[in-house]
Amino acid sequence: MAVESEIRAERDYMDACRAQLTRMREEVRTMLATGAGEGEAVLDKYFNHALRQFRVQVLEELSDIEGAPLFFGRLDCPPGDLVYVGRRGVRDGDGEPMVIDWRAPLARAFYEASQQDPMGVRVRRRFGFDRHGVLTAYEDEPIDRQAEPNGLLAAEIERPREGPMRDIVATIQPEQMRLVRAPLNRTLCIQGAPGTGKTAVGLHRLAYLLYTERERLRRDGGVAVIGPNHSFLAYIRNVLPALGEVEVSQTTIDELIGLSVTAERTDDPRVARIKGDARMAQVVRRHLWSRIQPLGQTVEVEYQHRTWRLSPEEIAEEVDTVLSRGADYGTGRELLAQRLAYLVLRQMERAGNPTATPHQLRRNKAINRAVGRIWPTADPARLVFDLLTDRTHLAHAANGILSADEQDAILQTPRPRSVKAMRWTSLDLALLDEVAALVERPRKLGHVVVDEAQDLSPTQIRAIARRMAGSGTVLGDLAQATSPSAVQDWAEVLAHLDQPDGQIEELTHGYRVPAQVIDFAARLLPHIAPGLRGPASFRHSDDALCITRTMPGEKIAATVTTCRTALSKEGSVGLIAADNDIPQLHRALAENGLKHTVLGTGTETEHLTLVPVTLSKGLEFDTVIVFEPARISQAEERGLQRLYVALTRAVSTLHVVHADALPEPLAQESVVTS
Ligand SMILES: Nc1ncnc2c1ncn2[C@@H]1O[C@H](COP(=O)(O)OP(=O)(O)OP(=O)(O)O)[C@@H](O)[C@H]1O
Repeated sequence: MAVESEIRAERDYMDACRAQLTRMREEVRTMLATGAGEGEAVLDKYFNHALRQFRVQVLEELSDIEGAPLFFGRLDCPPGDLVYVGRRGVRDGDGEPMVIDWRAPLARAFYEASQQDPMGVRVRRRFGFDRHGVLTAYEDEPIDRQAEPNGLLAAEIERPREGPMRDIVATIQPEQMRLVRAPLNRTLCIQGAPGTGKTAVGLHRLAYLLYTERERLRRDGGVAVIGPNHSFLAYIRNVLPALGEVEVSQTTIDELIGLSVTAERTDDPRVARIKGDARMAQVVRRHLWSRIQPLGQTVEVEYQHRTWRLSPEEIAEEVDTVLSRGADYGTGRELLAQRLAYLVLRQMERAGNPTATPHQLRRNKAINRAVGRIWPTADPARLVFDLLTDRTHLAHAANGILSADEQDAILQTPRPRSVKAMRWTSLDLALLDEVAALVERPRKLGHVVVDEAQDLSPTQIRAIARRMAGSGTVLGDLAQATSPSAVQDWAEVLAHLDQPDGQIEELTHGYRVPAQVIDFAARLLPHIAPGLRGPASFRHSDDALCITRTMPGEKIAATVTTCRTALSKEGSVGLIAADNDIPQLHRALAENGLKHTVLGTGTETEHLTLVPVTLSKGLEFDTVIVFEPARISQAEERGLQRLYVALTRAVSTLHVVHADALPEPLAQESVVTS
């Protein structure tokens, strides 16, 4: 049959492309092994090193990702050109393109050609694949006609979910592609309801920017993705490598800024609101600079049996000069030491006896001792420790900035015995970073993608801003903000990022959650984010939502049964519960022989994952079972927001199991109960 022979021909072409990719890889490998193209002279060694590094990276980029087809689309462009579009470019032995990279200018037509603007395309072909990546179908779309609903897109969206996140290059939608391809020089804040593809867009945007602006981004310090926790980072870790991008650092905010300390506890909500507030930056700054003290005595510098004297007035004048320059704390300190050395040198010159060099005097003990007392070295941990645990220090630094009540709230009592004994919070780390950056500017990044940014405090956003050499892509959903110290809106985020030209965009179509489930979860929106609406869902099915009310003594058994039933079907299963309920559910699942992974405790290998609700952000499972919504909503100040996150993780089905009454907005009228 024509279709079958066509599919066979396309598979053959795929095989030919794979063979060429293997050849390309082998060529680079051989060049690496033989050092082809490398010079021999010593002077060439930096060039050789750079060339080798480059080749190693190309080799990684050319690696074949198992199960990821080399192309997913084809453009039929008259008079007779066929252009295949894939995850990376493949060339034949003569250097002719066999597949073009989805980010290449020519590939734009694959996403954008329409009846109104055919862009030289006659037919767009999309390919379908089985779960092993074997080409099994295609769908042709003549561009000169009104677009029909896209069956392969629907199939991709409906696909039962399993394992980590995958790339969406084959089916990126126009509203998403516009953001992926937005120019590098402008920061984007992308608001979007759950499942609208924010994470997907952020990652694909990074891959796109690396393709179009790789050298500039590298020169500016590279790129990074910042996510909320390691479970989330593990979930997205395969997307960029599958797109050939292996050089992207993926990190949490704590890792990005947490010098030598880690966060071991969380602040209570009132404390968090104050500590995360941008006013704390002023408090920290004042605390640091207040350490600069006049010396009040003459400094005697001995050099080769003679003594040179610097009066307190002369020294004070030098301190004022340095302060007026507005240098960093650390630079200022060095500058002061140099200026004191010059003062001595000038005295020597006046005495006609300049026996020392500026460098020698700079290292003089008396000068160093004096600088140490006037302008002490700053250890960020020590400084923030003093600020948060010593009432006098805090009062001095926060006077006129924080009220007495606010100072009381953040003062840590009893005072830990030492800096080492201090148990830091994430928000403390941002304060440490504030100090560290005043001493020495941190390393910059060419572009950052910040996911789940709705939870960041102003101080954390400032920490990111300090590392941005250029622009960023900020993703989030204000309705999912669970952190008490979080910013209020995207305009505030742009202000703290110091990106006044940044643009706020919105994604409105949902690709994850079925309409029935999103409608149920959206009942919470008037209570948690009155200005926001749920997405228009692409997914519809009548039995996507199931609510089971049980007697209190039966809810665990009912949950186990629901898990067992869900496991008999295709796709991943996530059982989401309040963090405090995880141990009892873990025991119950184990006692009933249901193999599962507890999220956050190791590698996720089982079909069933038991998810502490505080780790559920950004994740998705084919079937989600939410255990006792009321216990989730009551566990924290923004418990309803947390519940909204939990209810919007499902791709096919959401089961709610409860014995306690549902939180009021969900209880309004019964939905589907069993
Ligand atoms: N154009 C698309 N084609 C196919 N699948 C898509 C598309 N856009 C998004 N998806 C899929 O929809 C799901 C949700 O995407 P993603 O996680 O990026 O959403 P999100 O807006 O970040 O959600 P959340 O707010 O819950 O973190 C993912 O499985 C993603 O692969």
